[in-house]
Amino acid sequence: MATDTQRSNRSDAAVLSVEGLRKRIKGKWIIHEVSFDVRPGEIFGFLGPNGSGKTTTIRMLVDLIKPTGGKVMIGGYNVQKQPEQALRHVGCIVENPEVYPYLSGWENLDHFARMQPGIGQDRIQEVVDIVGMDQRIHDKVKTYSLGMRQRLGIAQALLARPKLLILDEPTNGLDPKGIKELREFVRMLASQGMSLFISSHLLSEIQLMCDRVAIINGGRVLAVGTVSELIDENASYVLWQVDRREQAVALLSGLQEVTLLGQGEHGIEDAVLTAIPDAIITTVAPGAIPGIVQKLVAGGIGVEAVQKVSPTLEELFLKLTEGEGIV
Ligand SMILES: Nc1ncnc2c1ncn2[C@@H]1O[C@H](COP(=O)(O)OP(=O)(O)OP(=O)(O)O)[C@@H](O)[C@H]1O
Repeated sequence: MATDTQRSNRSDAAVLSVEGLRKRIKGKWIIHEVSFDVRPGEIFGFLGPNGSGKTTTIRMLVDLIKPTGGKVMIGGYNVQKQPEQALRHVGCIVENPEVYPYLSGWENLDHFARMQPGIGQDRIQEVVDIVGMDQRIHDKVKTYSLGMRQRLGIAQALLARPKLLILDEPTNGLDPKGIKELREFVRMLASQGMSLFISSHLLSEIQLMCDRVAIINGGRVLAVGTVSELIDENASYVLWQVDRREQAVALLSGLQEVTLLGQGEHGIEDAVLTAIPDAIITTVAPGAIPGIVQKLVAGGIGVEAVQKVSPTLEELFLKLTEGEGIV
């Protein structure tokens, strides 16, 4: 258990710290007590289905709308009380970035650079290099693919050297190649010490990209942690292959540390089940497998295979967002 001192040290070190954030719109609570921290150099995924409250939360993070309650701190400044200081080091792309299609990419960047003090042509060239657009930057934006427009948006957000970059659904509309490029690019930015906050409803992509994730649904954060922490915390299934199936089922059903599962009560893929035909599927209390094997053997049952199957993030997400076993 973290002590209060450890907890407060952690949130002091956080680039973005969200505490008890709430929002009521037209008498209806949209966001309930949302809390999480994003640390320096971390890629943080904000995952939830459509309508779960991601965009509303992001809007409060960057002072586009006011929270009904709670607090957002960025770089040690309170976003609601000191927005200018807090948002000085934040780049954010919510929805489609505003660009002028009849200007070139460079002219667009130049236009935005002029609105911010201390950003010269050298910095424009740097961000163009970072997003890998050197070849096309002098072409008109209307000739760009969606992926290139997004990169231009990111280049624009990077102009002021943000410590935190917030991207709302950046993979929307990208093809698999574009998604892979975005992933590599996001990792490269994080390796240089930038923190990234990325919202998405596409889990498999985020699983490959993020150091930690928060899962949000119905305006509530249901879980926060590394992908492996979340998967470990949530019971794995165990598949048992034995020589005397009926006796084994009878024995297992009498054990407190075991829950037998029937068809449709687990999310195990058919491919896994085919690998162990006639498997008995259970959940098992942590650390209980060796003792159970001994009991089976003592009962005269031969254990041919025991396989632990952990949920993927996708399965975990479905389990959490369907309201079973909120952690
Ligand atoms: N101005 C508003 N008035 C009424 N309801 C709103 C308003 N803004 C958001 N909502 C509702 O709040 C909920 C969360 O919306 P939000 O846009 O934050 O979700 P999201 O997770 O970003 O989803 P999506 O990926 O579909 O944009 C939705 O049910 C939405 O209908």
